[in-house]
Amino acid sequence: MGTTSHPILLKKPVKLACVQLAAGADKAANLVHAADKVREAATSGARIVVLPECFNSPYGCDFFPSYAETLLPSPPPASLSPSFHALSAMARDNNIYLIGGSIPELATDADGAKTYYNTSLTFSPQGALLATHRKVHLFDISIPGKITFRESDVLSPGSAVTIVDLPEYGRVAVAICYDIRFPELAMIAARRGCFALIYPGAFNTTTGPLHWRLQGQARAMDNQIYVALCSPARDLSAGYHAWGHSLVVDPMAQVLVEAEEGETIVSAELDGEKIEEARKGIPLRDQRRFDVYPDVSQ
Ligand SMILES: NC(=O)CCC(=O)C(=O)O
Repeated sequence: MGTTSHPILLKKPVKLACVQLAAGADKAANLVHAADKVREAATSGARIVVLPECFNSPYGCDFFPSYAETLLPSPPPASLSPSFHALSAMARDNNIYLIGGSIPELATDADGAKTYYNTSLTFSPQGALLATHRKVHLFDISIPGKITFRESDVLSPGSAVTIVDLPEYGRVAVAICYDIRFPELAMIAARRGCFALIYPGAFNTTTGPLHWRLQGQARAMDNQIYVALCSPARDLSAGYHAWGHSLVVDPMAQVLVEAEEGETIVSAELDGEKIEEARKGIPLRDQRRFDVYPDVSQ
């Protein structure tokens, strides 16, 4: 089986930073603090900066409605979404692409019925909204004696794979936390030419040690592209204890950098040559047998 030539996925090297943010109950204070940390990441040379899942609130079903913001029509007035405007300013002021973690979103239909989503916004260096991802797979699990969580008690799922074009660099996919457990979504994004899979997330202290890094490495290994996972810092006074351990994995599934549990920024240089090298050495794309498994060929 011969090898085919493939397009360059990452046009030039870029530094990506994950801000493992400490957030409390005060949304306005969280936004100011996030802006400080994003500036710190940008000052260190990062041009793609990632914030965690639910970066401006505590994480938990009880908090989603009270912290939710209205994002549509876009751009929403600042009174309906202070986070939208804060994120846009962070991106513009620092001349970066900002994967704005996620926030709870409120959508109200014409009859006044309310729907909540867990939503990630990505902004350009000019502060323009590039993409919106509503978490597709809701975090509903029950591990007796350890953790029960049911996002679906409050949230509704999104229904789209989100691929964002960052014109200077190439494409990335954005998905949220539990979405990483579904390799189909990652594979579709990789097949559509993404150079990185970016997951704002908030794993917990039960599943985090078992699966967080493993999932990151698995998605990188399967797809031979970069993976970034960005968690909130752990807060033992909160009801939900985030795992932390934000990390970046390379296309050979090596962990380039990994945080501990406290507030910090981790960053890594992404290089398109590394993708090409991994794919040349192990040419999965040319060896795939969709004739044998056509039902996963989308
Ligand atoms: N916020 C989440 O989706 C948590 C996912 C998680 O902890 C897992 O084990 O999966």
